[in-house]
Amino acid sequence: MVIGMDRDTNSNTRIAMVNMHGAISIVNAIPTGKGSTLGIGLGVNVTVRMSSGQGRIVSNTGDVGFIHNIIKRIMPDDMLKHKDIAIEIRSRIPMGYGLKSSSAVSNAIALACHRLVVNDDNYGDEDNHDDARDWITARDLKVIDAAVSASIESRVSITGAFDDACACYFGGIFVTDNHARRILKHERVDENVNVVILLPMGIRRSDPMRLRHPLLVEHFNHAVRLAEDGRYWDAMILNGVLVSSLLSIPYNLVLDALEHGALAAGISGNGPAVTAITDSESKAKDIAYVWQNYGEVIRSKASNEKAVVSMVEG
Ligand SMILES: Nc1ncnc2c1ncn2[C@@H]1O[C@H](COP(=O)(O)OP(=O)(O)OP(=O)(O)O)[C@@H](O)[C@H]1O
Ligand SMILES: O=C(O)C1=C[C@@H](O)[C@@H](O)[C@H](O)C1
Repeated sequence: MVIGMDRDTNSNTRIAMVNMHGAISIVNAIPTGKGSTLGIGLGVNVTVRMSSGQGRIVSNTGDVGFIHNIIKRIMPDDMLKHKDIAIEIRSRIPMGYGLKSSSAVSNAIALACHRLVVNDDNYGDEDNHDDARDWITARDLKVIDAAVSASIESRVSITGAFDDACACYFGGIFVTDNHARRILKHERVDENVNVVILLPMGIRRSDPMRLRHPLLVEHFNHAVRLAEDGRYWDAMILNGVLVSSLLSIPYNLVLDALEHGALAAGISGNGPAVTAITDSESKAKDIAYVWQNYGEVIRSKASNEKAVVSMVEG
């Protein structure tokens, strides 16, 4: 429920809705500034309603400071002060597990607000071409930039997590330089790839700055090079060994998946989610079966789907 604002009684109300997918890590960017990610099917749906008002921003969930920070980067001040904004977030991505929930939500809020600000019926027409999924427009990057800058300023991320934001927004596989906000590589992924995710019970998140241990930075650099060479699964395995040792996430969980035939397995983001990749439905089932002893298991697929924004009738 949206608290504090009437719904749709105002004929000036305009509503934008966004579907944005989530992602998992191939290589964590915190140690080196460069990261790699893979888009998955699990996603979020965000609705933003804009009506005449006095600059109030309300949301059914989440941190209003962070949300406000995103919106102010998209909406000009003189527009915002005459509007009320109500945000409704519905997410299938578990929060606080390293599964890019914050990137998916912040991208989605930024995109919905941008759609409302631009107010152009032809908005996003370039996405309707056959090869549109491979298109990355200046508009897309502007939206991502707002979400990434807000996430640094609000201390939701350390590097801005541009790698996470790109995979959520565009789908497919990315290798990025987060500090330069530069895409180093983008490739479509085979959508038959199964992604198995474990949310392990009883494991707390450690300080992600531990990932910057000087003795292991060169090994993270090597993982980035593997990803840049297209050896994504090797990169993911190496990242998993490094992240699990630095953040004290039991490696036996990762090993279980590899022993049951995963092409790759590792830790997503700053954990504690453990992820496994396989091209076989039956191996995905085997991995899910062993992992259910350790916590909740979620099954998904790799995704190349770009975010979609649409205007909704009030
Ligand atoms: N579903 C959500 N609804 C509202 N706000 C969210 C949601 N998910 C994330 N956020 C915002 O992002 C912040 C960080 O979320 P979280 O720790 O889940 O990040 P994450 O994306 O899972 O982590 P990682 O960056 O390691 O992948 C939250 O404190 C909240 O402000
Ligand atoms: O806070 C950050 O900058 C990051 C957090 C994790 O999601 C990482 O996976 C990502 O590469 C960078």
